Amino acid sequence: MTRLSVNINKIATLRNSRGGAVPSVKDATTNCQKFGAQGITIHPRPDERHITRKDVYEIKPLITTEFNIEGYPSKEFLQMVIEVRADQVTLVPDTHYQLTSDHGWDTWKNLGFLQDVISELKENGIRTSIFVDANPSMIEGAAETKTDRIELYTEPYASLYPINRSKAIEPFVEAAKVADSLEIDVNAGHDLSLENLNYMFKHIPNLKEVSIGHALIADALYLGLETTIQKYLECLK
Ligand SMILES: CC(=O)[C@@H](O)[C@H](O)COP(=O)(O)O
Ligand SMILES: NCC(=O)COP(=O)(O)O
Repeated sequence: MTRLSVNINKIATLRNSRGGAVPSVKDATTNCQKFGAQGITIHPRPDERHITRKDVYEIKPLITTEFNIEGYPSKEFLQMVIEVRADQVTLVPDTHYQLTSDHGWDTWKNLGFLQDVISELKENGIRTSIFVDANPSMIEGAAETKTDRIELYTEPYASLYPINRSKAIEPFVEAAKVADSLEIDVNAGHDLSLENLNYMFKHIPNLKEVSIGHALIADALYLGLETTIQKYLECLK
């Protein structure tokens, strides 16, 4: 079974654009789960461009599925995710100023750092995931960190999919096989959509979870959140 974790960053983007509390991130958390989401993902960035630290603490009590928090493992980030007892933490190598996440970790260059972070998170009962490109060597490096999972960065798949879907999926099928051989579970995310999700699901049998935000929230502007979540769940059957 592949779980759908809805990333609600963009609900917070819209809310912050007017400086008030509408749309409510708390209501979105409750309703996404009511409509069938099997997890909630957030990425509290240091500049709080969307999800704020306050959101993180307010969302936690509303989680009835799984809480996946993504971010760069700074001391403040680690303290926060341990305090709120996230179910899963996805480590992302983003700098403060990136428009969005656009690459995975160099797991070999950052091996010692990642090993320490993974060990601290696991000591606190948190499942770990490392954001990586679909590169077998980086997955082998991830295995050395003893992480529970990797998250495959899927923008390269999404951008090539409309041009050549079989070429687009190839590196991800190979990456998932390498992860499986190393007994690491596989998540995926970034730019997944109603257009490309089912093809990925059908070609990666060991795909544990997809986290989807930008396209899903954009779809919901036209279809509504409940219908949209149902449509994404249909792509995972
Ligand atoms: C890690 C990843 O690929 C996305 O979840 C990323 O967190 C999206 O961040 P923005 O919503 O800030 O673009
Ligand atoms: N980890 C990917 C995620 O949470 C959402 O990415 P996107 O769907 O907003 O591109």
